[in-house]
Amino acid sequence: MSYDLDAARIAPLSGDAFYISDFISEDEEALLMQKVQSVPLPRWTHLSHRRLQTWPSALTKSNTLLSSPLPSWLTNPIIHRFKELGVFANAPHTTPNHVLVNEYQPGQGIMPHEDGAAYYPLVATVSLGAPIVLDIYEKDSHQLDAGADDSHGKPRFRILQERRSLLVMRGKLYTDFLHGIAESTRDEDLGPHSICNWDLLGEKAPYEGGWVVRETRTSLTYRDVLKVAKMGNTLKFLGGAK
Ligand SMILES: O=C(O)CCC(=O)C(=O)O
Ligand SMILES: [Fe+2]
Repeated sequence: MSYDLDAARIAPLSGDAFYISDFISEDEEALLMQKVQSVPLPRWTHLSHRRLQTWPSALTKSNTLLSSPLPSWLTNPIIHRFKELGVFANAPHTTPNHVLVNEYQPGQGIMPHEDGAAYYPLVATVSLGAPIVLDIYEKDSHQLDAGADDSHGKPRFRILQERRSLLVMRGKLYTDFLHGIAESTRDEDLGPHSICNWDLLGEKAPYEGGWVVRETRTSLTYRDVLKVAKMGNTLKFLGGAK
């Protein structure tokens, strides 16, 4: 990874996570939010605790992406900036080919999970609209601590993602840990003792009281899907031409 990204290392996460505040400008954020909101309603998948857009399309059952360009609003300026920083330089396609857009209302979240083997083990997340805390759990301790009531153990790390920031997670953090977002209306117990990227925050003042109220937060999560079928092969997938 390039020098600039090295300066953004989240030290306690030993080279597997990077955080850059102010990765996009306020104007860029506003434009992205407008684009997210202006897609036709059927583009959204409604889940019980968030809603989601999948670009350019959902993977097939065999975790294959049917090759298709990402829309330009997801490419420019974000993927151009990834290239400057070398974010996906070591990924097989050297650039992301898939983006999930997640929207969380206050009280919504995502259960601890791993993103899995369909992707090269690197995810780059741009946050829009409001801050949120991402909790990181060790896989094993999570299993040990999880009770029959489906509760989760204490997070091993907590990352505060400001609006307009970039978070990159890769390597062991991707493969050996789970990540999730609490279904909460406030993020609490904030401070240098609990937030592992505290020193890298663009602005600490809003969190120095120790908590922040949730507002609607949108994430753009960029990944490289390993298996890609070129359009020439698409008919085979659809059960058409031999
Ligand atoms: O919204 C986020 O930052 C996390 C989303 C996530 O974990 C996922 O889409 O797999
Ligand atoms: Fe995830």
